[in-house]
Amino acid sequence: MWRKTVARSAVMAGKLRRFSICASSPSLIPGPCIVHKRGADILHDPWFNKDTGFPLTERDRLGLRGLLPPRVISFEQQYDRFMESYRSLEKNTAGQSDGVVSLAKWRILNRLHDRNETLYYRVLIDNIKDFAPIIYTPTVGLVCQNYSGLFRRPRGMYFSAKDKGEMMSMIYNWPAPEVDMVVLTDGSRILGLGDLGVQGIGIPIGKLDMYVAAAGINPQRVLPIMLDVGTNNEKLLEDHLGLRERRLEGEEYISVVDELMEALHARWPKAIVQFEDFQFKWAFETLQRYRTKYCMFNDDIQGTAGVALAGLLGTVRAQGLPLSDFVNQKIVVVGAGSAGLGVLNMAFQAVSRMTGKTANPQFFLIDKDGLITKERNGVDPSAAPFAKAIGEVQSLGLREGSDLLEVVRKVKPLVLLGLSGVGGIFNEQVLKAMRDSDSPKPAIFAMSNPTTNAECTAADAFKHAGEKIVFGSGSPFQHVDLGNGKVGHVNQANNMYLFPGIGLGGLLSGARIISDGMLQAAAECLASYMTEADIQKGILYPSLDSIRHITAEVGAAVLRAAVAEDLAEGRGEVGPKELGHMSKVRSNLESKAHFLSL
Ligand SMILES: NC(=O)c1ccc[n+]([C@@H]2O[C@H](COP(=O)([O-])OP(=O)(O)OC[C@H]3O[C@@H](n4cnc5c(N)ncnc54)[C@H](O)[C@@H]3O)[C@@H](O)[C@H]2O)c1
Ligand SMILES: O=C(O)C[C@H](O)C(=O)O
Ligand SMILES: [Mg+2]
Repeated sequence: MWRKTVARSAVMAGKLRRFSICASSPSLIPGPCIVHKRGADILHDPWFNKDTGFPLTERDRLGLRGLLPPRVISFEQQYDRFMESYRSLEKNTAGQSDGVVSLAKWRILNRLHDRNETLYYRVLIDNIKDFAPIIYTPTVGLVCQNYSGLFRRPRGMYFSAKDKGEMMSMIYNWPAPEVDMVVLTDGSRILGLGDLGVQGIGIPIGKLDMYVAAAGINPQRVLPIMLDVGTNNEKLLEDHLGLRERRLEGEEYISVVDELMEALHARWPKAIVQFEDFQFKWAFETLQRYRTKYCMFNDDIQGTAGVALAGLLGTVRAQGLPLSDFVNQKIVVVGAGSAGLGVLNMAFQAVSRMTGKTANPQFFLIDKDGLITKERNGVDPSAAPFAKAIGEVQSLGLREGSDLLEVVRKVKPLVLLGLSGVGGIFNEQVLKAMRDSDSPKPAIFAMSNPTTNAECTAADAFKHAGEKIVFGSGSPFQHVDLGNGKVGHVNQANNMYLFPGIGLGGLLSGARIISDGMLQAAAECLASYMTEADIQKGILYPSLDSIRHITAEVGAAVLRAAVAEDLAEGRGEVGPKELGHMSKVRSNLESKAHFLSL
């Protein structure tokens, strides 16, 4: 009889205990979890499998006796064994190319992910600084490029253009009853690598790993989704695991995304959907279409903007200037796509809040055709507000379409920020021109990913633009040895510092939507996180080792903003009233004024 009783599983209890989020933030742990599986089915299920870690009592209870070697290996021993094999892989591959080594590391981590998620997330959380470059940028880019060859087991859900009309029933094929976070891509702009079609699934998987590691989201409640609407990548059209058809366009495309969003909302109305790596033409359109209807955000537009704004404000602080001086700074943004325009949108909003009037700051925008002015024909409506008046640029000796070097030479900006996806575009000449910046401590942000697409390397930036610069890059670089014991600090200016906290705050508040106010709160929280002493050393963002702490702080800031805007509907037993009360207590304790209200 006891066999039939669906007992509360010690497996899950142990597993979930380990995923309670940082001490300072509330837990997302659901009630007791029931394992319906028995025997080999458990061993083949990475959510429940403990490998040789099942104690004898559980082996009896779960029908595992005889299916495992007799010795019980503790979780700690399994952990040590895994780390040992990881370290020996590092030793054995020393001297081989970076790509080969990174892929080998990804494979060993991925095998563990596929087999035993409890152990996988434990090693990931404990070693996030070492493992983030493998499961996230830059290696995840290489993994996506080679996905069809690397494919062993599916992960997440795959919807295709062929599933039209079926999505509402397909969504029930997902085995977990509850989903909190969805990361959705159509694979059309994977990092700076372009259209990778179905192979782009690696990005939602990597982002959700960061949700588990940084925000403590229950790994059984995350769902990576690939919406395969075809690909325009000629090479993939010849052979890959996705549809071998050109991408859907226009109404056909949008109706497929509509259907998927409706299906997701019908089954999990409180889940948050993060749009990721959609090409420009759909990124803004889908954001506008869904942001007031569903609880969703676009990470490339909105997450990136907050991280960049924190970096820009940090740069102002690093000059020893008051934050209010941000409105006077000259900033050149290279790349007028989803990310670049997202950054400018948020920076303009910050200037408007600081000055109390419509902003016309000295921000310059460059795309593949050069400086964007009001004379540009066919400028995209989302870029139009940032096009410079022709008189203004002429007074600097510039014109419509001036090239990057010319703009840097004439503008002498405080900040040069790249979100172009073009590797090496901040070449020696451009970097040397930054030496003539009006500021003695200019900043260079080479934010494009992966490493090969970064606008410049950290070493080149310090070498050509001078040792005093502040430097940030989207993908990690080693700190730069400047000689005489001096080190050029490398910041990882990546949206990973915000999206987990945005999702966490959204979930815990049970917000109906993700509002501008919630995103602003996230950015301000990150911007005010670093101490003056760190900022003076050019350190603008916390170390990755602190990702859980910053994420909890960002999550709390987002939650408070949701409450303040009356968007919080509560979660589980914590209703909107209680949230409001908790938030008031916290706000009274924190007499700190809003960072940007000044
Ligand atoms: N660090 C981060 O957190 C982060 C976040 C989002 C995006 N990104 C990176 O930013 C890059 C761009 O992403 P996106 O979504 O904005 O792409 P996008 O395709 O929407 O935009 C790319 C923009 O770059 C411009 N561009 C292309 N070639 C150029 C050139 N030679 N000179 C100047 N501009 C040029 C294009 O005209 C376009 O405006 C990608 O590499 C992505 O990985 C980084
Ligand atoms: O994925 C990343 O590392 C950041 C960003 O979302 C990107 O598209 O490059
Ligand atoms: Mg992205």
